[in-house]
Amino acid sequence: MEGKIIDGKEISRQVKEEVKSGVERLKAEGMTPGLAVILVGDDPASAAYVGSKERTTKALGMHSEVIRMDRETSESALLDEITRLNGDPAIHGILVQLPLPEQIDEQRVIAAIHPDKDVDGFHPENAGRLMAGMDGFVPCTPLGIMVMLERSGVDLNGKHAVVVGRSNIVGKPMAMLLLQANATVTICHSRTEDLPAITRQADVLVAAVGREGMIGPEHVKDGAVVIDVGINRGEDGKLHGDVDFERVLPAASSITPVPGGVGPMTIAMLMSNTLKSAGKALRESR
Ligand SMILES: Nc1nc(=O)c2c([nH]1)NC[C@@H]1CN(c3ccc(C(=O)N[C@@H](CCC(=O)O)C(=O)O)cc3)C=[N+]21
Repeated sequence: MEGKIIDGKEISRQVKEEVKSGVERLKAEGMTPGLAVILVGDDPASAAYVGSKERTTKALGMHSEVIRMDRETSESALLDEITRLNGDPAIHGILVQLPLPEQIDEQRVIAAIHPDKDVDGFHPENAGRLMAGMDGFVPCTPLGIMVMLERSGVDLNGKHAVVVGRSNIVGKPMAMLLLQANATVTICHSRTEDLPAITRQADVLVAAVGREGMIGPEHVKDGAVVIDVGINRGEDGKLHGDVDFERVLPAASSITPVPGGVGPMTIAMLMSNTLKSAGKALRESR
Protein backbone atom coordinates (compact mmCIF):
# COMPACT_ATOMS: atom_id res chain seq x y z
CA MET A 1 0.00 0.00 0.00
CA GLU A 2 1.18 3.52 -0.77
CA GLY A 3 -0.23 6.65 0.85
CA LYS A 4 -3.10 6.79 3.28
CA ILE A 5 -5.30 8.70 0.86
CA ILE A 6 -6.49 6.42 -1.93
CA ASP A 7 -5.97 8.33 -5.18
CA GLY A 8 -9.05 7.56 -7.25
CA LYS A 9 -7.94 9.95 -9.93
CA GLU A 10 -4.66 8.12 -10.45
CA ILE A 11 -6.22 4.64 -10.37
CA SER A 12 -8.91 5.82 -12.81
CA ARG A 13 -6.16 7.09 -15.11
CA GLN A 14 -4.62 3.61 -15.13
CA VAL A 15 -7.97 1.93 -15.84
CA LYS A 16 -8.67 4.39 -18.66
CA GLU A 17 -5.22 3.71 -20.17
CA GLU A 18 -6.02 -0.01 -20.12
CA VAL A 19 -9.41 0.61 -21.73
CA LYS A 20 -7.76 2.79 -24.38
CA SER A 21 -5.43 -0.07 -25.35
CA GLY A 22 -8.40 -2.44 -25.47
CA VAL A 23 -10.25 -0.03 -27.75
CA GLU A 24 -7.21 0.10 -30.09
CA ARG A 25 -7.13 -3.72 -30.25
CA LEU A 26 -10.84 -3.89 -31.10
CA LYS A 27 -10.51 -1.15 -33.71
CA ALA A 28 -7.73 -3.14 -35.39
CA GLU A 29 -10.33 -5.88 -35.77
CA GLY A 30 -12.82 -3.44 -37.31
CA MET A 31 -14.91 -2.82 -34.20
CA THR A 32 -15.36 0.65 -32.67
CA PRO A 33 -17.05 0.56 -29.24
CA GLY A 34 -19.93 3.03 -29.00
CA LEU A 35 -21.67 4.58 -25.99
CA ALA A 36 -24.99 6.45 -26.12
CA VAL A 37 -25.98 8.72 -23.26
CA ILE A 38 -29.50 10.09 -22.96
CA LEU A 39 -30.02 13.27 -20.97
CA VAL A 40 -33.58 14.40 -20.25
CA GLY A 41 -33.90 18.02 -19.15
CA ASP A 42 -31.26 20.61 -18.40
CA ASP A 43 -30.22 20.09 -14.79
CA PRO A 44 -26.72 21.65 -14.68
CA ALA A 45 -25.16 18.89 -12.54
CA SER A 46 -26.53 16.17 -14.86
CA ALA A 47 -25.39 18.13 -17.92
CA ALA A 48 -21.89 18.41 -16.45
CA TYR A 49 -21.68 14.65 -15.76
CA VAL A 50 -22.90 13.85 -19.27
CA GLY A 51 -20.34 16.25 -20.75
CA SER A 52 -17.58 14.54 -18.81
CA LYS A 53 -18.74 11.08 -19.95
CA GLU A 54 -18.79 12.27 -23.57
CA ARG A 55 -15.26 13.75 -23.37
CA THR A 56 -13.87 10.60 -21.76
CA THR A 57 -15.56 8.30 -24.29
CA LYS A 58 -13.98 10.25 -27.17
CA ALA A 59 -10.59 10.52 -25.46
CA LEU A 60 -10.43 6.71 -25.29
CA GLY A 61 -11.16 6.41 -29.01
CA MET A 62 -14.74 5.25 -28.69
CA HIS A 63 -17.81 6.47 -30.57
CA SER A 64 -20.00 8.77 -28.45
CA GLU A 65 -23.60 9.72 -29.03
CA VAL A 66 -25.39 12.11 -26.67
CA ILE A 67 -29.14 12.47 -27.01
CA ARG A 68 -30.57 15.53 -25.29
CA MET A 69 -34.32 15.46 -24.73
CA ASP A 70 -36.63 18.16 -23.47
CA ARG A 71 -37.62 18.18 -19.76
CA GLU A 72 -41.27 17.74 -20.86
CA THR A 73 -40.45 14.62 -22.93
CA SER A 74 -42.99 11.80 -22.52
CA GLU A 75 -42.02 8.39 -21.23
CA SER A 76 -43.05 6.80 -24.53
CA ALA A 77 -40.77 9.14 -26.52
CA LEU A 78 -37.87 8.12 -24.28
CA LEU A 79 -38.77 4.43 -24.63
CA ASP A 80 -38.83 4.86 -28.44
CA GLU A 81 -35.33 6.33 -28.33
CA ILE A 82 -34.10 3.38 -26.25
CA THR A 83 -35.68 0.92 -28.69
CA ARG A 84 -33.84 2.62 -31.56
CA LEU A 85 -30.51 2.43 -29.71
CA ASN A 86 -31.14 -1.22 -28.73
CA GLY A 87 -31.20 -1.98 -32.47
CA ASP A 88 -28.26 0.25 -33.47
CA PRO A 89 -25.19 -1.94 -34.19
CA ALA A 90 -22.84 1.05 -33.64
CA ILE A 91 -23.99 1.35 -30.00
CA HIS A 92 -22.73 -1.12 -27.37
CA GLY A 93 -23.70 0.80 -24.26
CA ILE A 94 -26.80 2.82 -23.40
CA LEU A 95 -26.92 5.06 -20.34
CA VAL A 96 -29.97 7.07 -19.34
CA GLN A 97 -28.77 9.77 -16.96
CA LEU A 98 -30.63 9.63 -13.65
CA PRO A 99 -32.62 11.12 -12.03
CA LEU A 100 -35.44 11.48 -14.59
CA PRO A 101 -38.31 14.00 -14.47
CA GLU A 102 -41.30 12.84 -12.44
CA GLN A 103 -43.60 12.02 -15.40
CA ILE A 104 -41.18 9.21 -16.33
CA ASP A 105 -41.05 5.86 -14.52
CA GLU A 106 -37.35 5.11 -13.95
CA GLN A 107 -37.83 1.38 -13.47
CA ARG A 108 -39.73 1.06 -16.74
CA VAL A 109 -36.99 2.97 -18.58
CA ILE A 110 -34.19 0.86 -17.09
CA ALA A 111 -36.06 -2.34 -17.97
CA ALA A 112 -36.37 -1.17 -21.60
CA ILE A 113 -32.61 -1.09 -22.15
CA HIS A 114 -31.34 -4.34 -23.68
CA PRO A 115 -29.48 -6.15 -20.87
CA ASP A 116 -26.49 -6.66 -23.22
CA LYS A 117 -26.19 -2.86 -23.64
CA ASP A 118 -26.91 -1.99 -20.02
CA VAL A 119 -23.42 -0.69 -19.15
CA ASP A 120 -24.82 0.93 -15.97
CA GLY A 121 -25.73 -2.56 -14.74
CA PHE A 122 -29.12 -1.30 -13.53
CA HIS A 123 -31.35 -3.70 -15.50
CA PRO A 124 -33.06 -6.32 -13.29
CA GLU A 125 -31.45 -9.07 -15.40
CA ASN A 126 -27.98 -7.75 -14.58
CA ALA A 127 -28.93 -7.23 -10.91
CA GLY A 128 -30.06 -10.87 -10.86
CA ARG A 129 -26.89 -12.02 -12.60
CA LEU A 130 -24.77 -10.27 -9.98
CA MET A 131 -26.73 -11.88 -7.16
CA ALA A 132 -26.48 -15.31 -8.82
CA GLY A 133 -22.74 -14.97 -9.42
CA MET A 134 -23.19 -15.02 -13.20
CA ASP A 135 -21.31 -12.86 -15.70
CA GLY A 136 -23.11 -9.59 -16.53
CA PHE A 137 -22.76 -5.84 -16.17
CA VAL A 138 -21.94 -4.64 -12.67
CA PRO A 139 -22.90 -1.08 -11.62
CA CYS A 140 -19.95 1.24 -12.18
CA THR A 141 -19.63 2.81 -8.73
CA PRO A 142 -19.40 -0.40 -6.69
CA LEU A 143 -17.25 -1.99 -9.41
CA GLY A 144 -14.89 0.99 -9.27
CA ILE A 145 -14.67 0.68 -5.50
CA MET A 146 -13.64 -2.98 -5.83
CA VAL A 147 -10.89 -1.99 -8.29
CA MET A 148 -9.68 0.74 -5.92
CA LEU A 149 -9.57 -1.68 -2.99
CA GLU A 150 -7.68 -4.31 -5.04
CA ARG A 151 -5.16 -1.84 -6.41
CA SER A 152 -4.59 -0.35 -2.94
CA GLY A 153 -3.77 -3.80 -1.58
CA VAL A 154 -6.80 -4.07 0.71
CA ASP A 155 -7.45 -7.71 1.61
CA LEU A 156 -11.17 -8.39 2.11
CA ASN A 157 -10.95 -12.08 2.97
CA GLY A 158 -12.89 -12.69 6.20
CA LYS A 159 -13.01 -8.97 7.00
CA HIS A 160 -16.12 -7.18 8.21
CA ALA A 161 -17.36 -4.79 5.52
CA VAL A 162 -20.16 -2.43 6.50
CA VAL A 163 -22.12 -0.65 3.75
CA VAL A 164 -24.24 2.32 4.80
CA GLY A 165 -26.97 2.76 2.19
CA ARG A 166 -29.23 0.25 0.44
CA SER A 167 -29.84 1.70 -3.03
CA ASN A 168 -30.07 -0.52 -6.12
CA ILE A 169 -27.28 1.57 -7.67
CA VAL A 170 -24.67 1.46 -4.91
CA GLY A 171 -25.54 -0.17 -1.57
CA LYS A 172 -27.04 -3.48 -2.71
CA PRO A 173 -24.57 -4.29 -5.53
CA MET A 174 -21.66 -3.13 -3.31
CA ALA A 175 -22.72 -5.64 -0.66
CA MET A 176 -22.88 -8.43 -3.28
CA LEU A 177 -19.37 -7.68 -4.57
CA LEU A 178 -17.89 -7.54 -1.07
CA LEU A 179 -19.58 -10.86 -0.28
CA GLN A 180 -18.11 -12.36 -3.45
CA ALA A 181 -14.69 -11.22 -2.23
CA ASN A 182 -15.27 -13.22 0.98
CA ALA A 183 -15.96 -10.30 3.30
CA THR A 184 -18.56 -10.60 6.06
CA VAL A 185 -21.07 -7.99 5.00
CA THR A 186 -23.52 -5.81 6.92
CA ILE A 187 -25.89 -3.36 5.23
CA CYS A 188 -27.06 -0.38 7.30
CA HIS A 189 -29.64 2.23 6.32
CA SER A 190 -31.75 5.13 7.56
CA ARG A 191 -33.74 2.92 9.93
CA THR A 192 -30.72 1.18 11.46
CA GLU A 193 -30.65 1.46 15.25
CA ASP A 194 -27.40 2.63 16.82
CA LEU A 195 -25.53 3.06 13.52
CA PRO A 196 -22.18 3.98 15.14
CA ALA A 197 -22.17 0.74 17.15
CA ILE A 198 -22.31 -1.22 13.88
CA THR A 199 -20.04 0.91 11.70
CA ARG A 200 -17.40 0.87 14.47
CA GLN A 201 -17.08 -2.88 13.84
CA ALA A 202 -16.15 -2.29 10.20
CA ASP A 203 -12.72 -3.16 8.84
CA VAL A 204 -13.97 -1.64 5.58
CA LEU A 205 -16.65 1.04 5.76
CA VAL A 206 -18.50 2.16 2.62
CA ALA A 207 -20.56 5.33 3.09
CA ALA A 208 -23.31 5.79 0.49
CA VAL A 209 -25.95 7.73 2.37
CA GLY A 210 -26.13 11.04 0.50
CA ARG A 211 -25.76 13.29 3.54
CA GLU A 212 -22.76 15.57 3.80
CA GLY A 213 -20.37 14.74 6.61
CA MET A 214 -22.73 12.16 8.13
CA ILE A 215 -19.94 9.73 8.99
CA GLY A 216 -17.76 11.11 11.78
CA PRO A 217 -14.96 9.72 13.95
CA GLU A 218 -17.56 8.15 16.28
CA HIS A 219 -18.49 5.81 13.37
CA VAL A 220 -14.99 4.58 12.60
CA LYS A 221 -12.76 1.94 14.19
CA ASP A 222 -9.05 2.65 14.42
CA GLY A 223 -7.33 1.30 11.29
CA ALA A 224 -10.48 0.97 9.18
CA VAL A 225 -10.51 1.49 5.41
CA VAL A 226 -13.07 4.22 4.64
CA ILE A 227 -14.71 4.57 1.21
CA ASP A 228 -16.76 7.71 0.61
CA VAL A 229 -19.40 7.46 -2.13
CA GLY A 230 -21.07 10.78 -1.27
CA ILE A 231 -21.31 13.57 -3.84
CA ASN A 232 -23.08 16.39 -2.04
CA ARG A 233 -22.88 19.88 -3.52
CA GLY A 234 -22.40 22.09 -0.44
CA GLU A 235 -23.60 25.64 0.10
CA ASP A 236 -20.02 26.66 -0.68
CA GLY A 237 -20.56 25.25 -4.19
CA LYS A 238 -17.93 22.57 -3.59
CA LEU A 239 -18.34 18.79 -3.56
CA HIS A 240 -18.47 17.11 -0.17
CA GLY A 241 -18.56 13.46 0.75
CA ASP A 242 -20.69 11.60 3.26
CA VAL A 243 -17.57 11.34 5.45
CA ASP A 244 -16.28 14.17 7.64
CA PHE A 245 -12.88 13.69 5.99
CA GLU A 246 -10.60 15.82 8.19
CA ARG A 247 -11.95 14.35 11.43
CA VAL A 248 -12.04 10.73 10.23
CA LEU A 249 -8.60 10.82 8.57
CA PRO A 250 -6.56 10.21 11.78
CA ALA A 251 -8.39 6.93 12.57
CA ALA A 252 -8.48 5.52 9.03
CA SER A 253 -5.71 3.27 7.69
CA SER A 254 -6.76 4.50 4.24
CA ILE A 255 -9.55 6.69 2.97
CA THR A 256 -10.94 7.97 -0.33
CA PRO A 257 -11.29 11.75 -0.80
CA VAL A 258 -14.17 13.65 -2.43
CA PRO A 259 -13.56 14.83 -5.07
CA GLY A 260 -10.83 12.60 -6.51
CA GLY A 261 -11.96 9.28 -5.03
CA VAL A 262 -14.91 7.16 -6.09
CA GLY A 263 -16.30 9.62 -8.71
CA PRO A 264 -13.51 9.29 -11.28
CA MET A 265 -13.57 5.50 -10.86
CA THR A 266 -17.27 5.46 -11.75
CA ILE A 267 -16.56 7.00 -15.15
CA ALA A 268 -13.55 4.73 -15.74
CA MET A 269 -15.68 1.63 -15.10
CA LEU A 270 -18.38 2.93 -17.45
CA MET A 271 -15.70 3.01 -20.14
CA SER A 272 -14.54 -0.47 -19.15
CA ASN A 273 -18.11 -1.84 -19.29
CA THR A 274 -18.59 -0.31 -22.75
CA LEU A 275 -15.38 -1.96 -23.99
CA LYS A 276 -16.51 -5.26 -22.51
CA SER A 277 -19.86 -4.96 -24.29
CA ALA A 278 -18.23 -4.22 -27.66
CA GLY A 279 -15.79 -7.11 -27.23
CA LYS A 280 -18.67 -9.47 -26.57
CA ALA A 281 -20.59 -8.13 -29.60
CA LEU A 282 -17.53 -8.73 -31.80
CA ARG A 283 -17.03 -12.30 -30.55
CA GLU A 284 -20.71 -13.07 -31.06
CA SER A 285 -20.67 -11.70 -34.62
CA ARG A 286 -18.13 -14.32 -35.72
N1 LIG B 1 -27.52 6.38 -15.36
C1 LIG B 1 -26.65 6.97 -14.54
N2 LIG B 1 -25.43 6.43 -14.35
C2 LIG B 1 -24.52 7.02 -13.52
O1 LIG B 1 -23.39 6.51 -13.36
C3 LIG B 1 -24.89 8.24 -12.86
C4 LIG B 1 -26.18 8.76 -13.08
N3 LIG B 1 -27.04 8.10 -13.91
N4 LIG B 1 -26.58 9.89 -12.47
C5 LIG B 1 -25.70 10.65 -11.63
C6 LIG B 1 -24.65 9.79 -10.99
C7 LIG B 1 -23.45 10.54 -10.48
N5 LIG B 1 -22.30 10.03 -11.19
C8 LIG B 1 -21.01 10.53 -11.07
C9 LIG B 1 -19.97 10.15 -11.88
C10 LIG B 1 -18.72 10.72 -11.77
C11 LIG B 1 -18.46 11.69 -10.83
C12 LIG B 1 -17.12 12.31 -10.76
O2 LIG B 1 -16.25 12.06 -11.57
N6 LIG B 1 -16.86 13.19 -9.80
C13 LIG B 1 -15.60 13.89 -9.63
C14 LIG B 1 -15.76 15.38 -9.53
C15 LIG B 1 -16.71 16.01 -10.47
C16 LIG B 1 -17.02 17.46 -10.08
O3 LIG B 1 -16.11 18.17 -9.64
O4 LIG B 1 -18.20 17.83 -10.22
C17 LIG B 1 -14.94 13.45 -8.36
O5 LIG B 1 -15.63 12.95 -7.45
O6 LIG B 1 -13.73 13.65 -8.23
C18 LIG B 1 -19.47 12.05 -9.99
C19 LIG B 1 -20.73 11.48 -10.10
C20 LIG B 1 -22.72 9.10 -12.10
N7 LIG B 1 -24.03 8.90 -12.01
